Formats: sequence, structure tokens, C-alpha cells
Amino acid sequence: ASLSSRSANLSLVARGETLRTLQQNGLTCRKGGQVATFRVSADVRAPDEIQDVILLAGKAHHLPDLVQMIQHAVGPQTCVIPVVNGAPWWLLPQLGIGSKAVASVNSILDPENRLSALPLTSIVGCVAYAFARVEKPGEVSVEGPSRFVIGDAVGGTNTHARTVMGWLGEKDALFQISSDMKTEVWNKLSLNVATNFLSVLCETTLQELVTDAAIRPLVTQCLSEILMLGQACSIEGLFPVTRSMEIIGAGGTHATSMLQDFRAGRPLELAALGDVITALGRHKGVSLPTIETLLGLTRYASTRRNTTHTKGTLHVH
Ligand SMILES: NC(=O)C1=CN([C@@H]2O[C@H](COP(=O)(O)OP(=O)(O)OC[C@H]3O[C@@H](n4cnc5c(N)ncnc54)[C@H](OP(=O)(O)O)[C@@H]3O)[C@@H](O)[C@H]2O)C=CC1
Ligand SMILES: CC(C)(CO)C(=O)C(=O)O
Repeated sequence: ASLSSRSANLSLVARGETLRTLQQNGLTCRKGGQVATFRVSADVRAPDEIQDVILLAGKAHHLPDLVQMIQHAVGPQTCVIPVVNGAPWWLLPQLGIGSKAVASVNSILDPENRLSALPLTSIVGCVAYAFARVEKPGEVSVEGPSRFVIGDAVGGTNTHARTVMGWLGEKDALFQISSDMKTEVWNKLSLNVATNFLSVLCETTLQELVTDAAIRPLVTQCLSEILMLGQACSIEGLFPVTRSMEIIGAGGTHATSMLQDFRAGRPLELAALGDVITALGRHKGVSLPTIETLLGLTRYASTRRNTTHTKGTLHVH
């Protein structure tokens, strides 16, 4: 919605009920008590013309399918920006684990290797700090300020990221450029690993996670483990645990995106936030007992969510 007010020719890719609503009624956004509806062009796939910038805003497990909807619109100069949580596929070759391990960890995120259709030189990495939720198809609410940190996935010159800033502008400081995306991704990943599983298991808010006497030590332990793994991957400038705890607490009464998905019966981002991390831990020889336990319990809860007990019989939907 914010982008549609800029001088860009904007198209959205969507499916099902969301697509129908966008085409018929436009995109409705709620922010700070204000409601605005934007007329947008929407279809099941990207326009045939080569695009300047493509934002891939979906859950990590949506990316391989989403790429198929847009790859025909990627030209030599196109900047593709995956706006996703978790350890992204483009970061794996930068973690010092060797090419065999990269391929093996990558297969967790992208079993059919579809993301390799995007040249790494076209990728602008993005770390999202936002509290947004889909209220119903075609209707999104955003709470508080949002911030998106971007930087070229490879090359280190941020040539593409600067081009993107030229297109998206610096209005509202919505987008910021970083010259160290490895650190940016890992710092955000740490917050997600330390809170998303627990938010589902305890069905609670970010603030509660860092104030409750029983849960706080688990958050701290997850942060220490992911910090150790980041250091083992030679990532510098990572937040100390105390700083991450402050950031989590500042999240207040918000429900994490994983808790929202859990409540809505949608698949959880367990691969990008969990399986990839435990696999990296094994490759680096870093033990992650708390993260592994919480990941296992969250997977159990998400499987069990789809079951009901009636008269002693277990029904699996
Ligand atoms: N929400 C937030 O506040 C934050 C989110 N993030 C991260 O950002 C990323 C995006 O999250 P978010 O926007 O909340 O995700 P949502 O699940 O709310 O939205 C993803 C959208 O992508 C659509 N989609 C998925 N696959 C396809 C496809 N093949 N074709 C067309 N549409 C498709 C889904 O459609 P459908 O509804 O039909 O499934 C859905 O509307 C995630 O990694 C999340 O963890 C990070 C920070 C904050
Ligand atoms: C850190 C947090 C909670 C908000 O940006 C998030 O990324 C999520 O909801 O998954």
C-alpha cells in the first residue's frame, strides 16, 4: 500500500480468495486507526514484462512456488527482494560450511532446488521488523512502525540495494541499507528462534516471554545457543543476549507471526527457523539442546493442532 503511493507501476501476485478480493475491492490497510483502500493490479503470476523490482513477501516455505510465478519477469537488471524470516538460502554459501553442506542444508528450504533459478547477483536480502497481520483476504492491519533493512546478497557493493532505494525511496525510513546483511539476518533470526517456538508453546506475547520467570531462562538459553552458532559461522557484530532480550520485550503484547499461523491452522515456518539452524549446528559442531527441544515440541503441537479426540478416538484431519 505504501509503495502504491510512489511513482511506480505496481502489480501484485496472489491466489484464491485474496486474488478475487484484490481484483474486485482492492487492498485494504488498517494502521493507527486509519483505513485506506488501494486499487491495485493483481493476477496469479507476474506481468510478462521484465520488472525492475520484485518483492517476494511470503512465508519461507512459500518461496519455491512463488519463484515459479515471477521468474519469467526477472531480467539481468531486476532486483529480487525476498522479505522472509529465517536463514535464507542465499546466505548459506557465506557461512563457511563447504559446498556439500550448503547443498544439504539448502534442500531443507528448497527440496526441488527451484530458488536456484534466481541468480544470486539479483537478490537483495531483506530483514523485516514489522507487526502486520492479514485480518481477512485482501485486508491487512499494521501496528507500530515498520522497518526493512536491505543489502545485496553478494558482492558487498550494494549496487542493487541502492537502485532499490531509488525506486522505493526513503520515505518514512521504511527501507534502510546495510553493508552487513549477514549480521542483520542473524540478529533477526536470533529473535525469531528465541521467541517464535515459545510463543506457540506458551500461547503468549513477546513481553510475557521475557518477563515470566519460567519462560525467560529458556529465551535466554536459545539466544545464547544461536549466538554461539553465529560466532562459529564467523559472523561479527552480533547482539549480546541482553540487547536481544530488550528488543524482544519492546515487542509488547504482539503475537508472533508463528503464533498467528498456529492459531489460523496454517503451516509454521519450522524449516527456515528451526531445521536449518539445527542442521547448521551439526555441521559446525555447535550443540543447540534448547532450540532442538523447543523445535521438536512446536512440531508436535502443530501436528496435534490438526487432531481432535472424540469419544476416545483420535481423528486426524
Ligand atoms: N507479519 C509480520 O508482522 C512479520 C512477518 N515476517 C516474515 O515475513 C514473511 C512474510 O510474512 P507475512 O506477510 O506475514 O506472511 P502471510 O502468511 O501473512 O502472507 C503470505 C501470503 O503469500 C501468499 N502466497 C503464498 N504462496 C503463494 C503463491 N504460490 N501464489 C500466490 N500467493 C501466495 C499467501 O496466500 P494464501 O493466503 O492464499 O496462502 C499469503 O497471502 C515471513 O517469513 C514472516 O515470518 C517478518 C516480520 C514480521
Ligand atoms: C520479531 C517478530 C516477532 C516481529 O518482527 C517477528 O519477526 C515475527 O512475528 O515472526
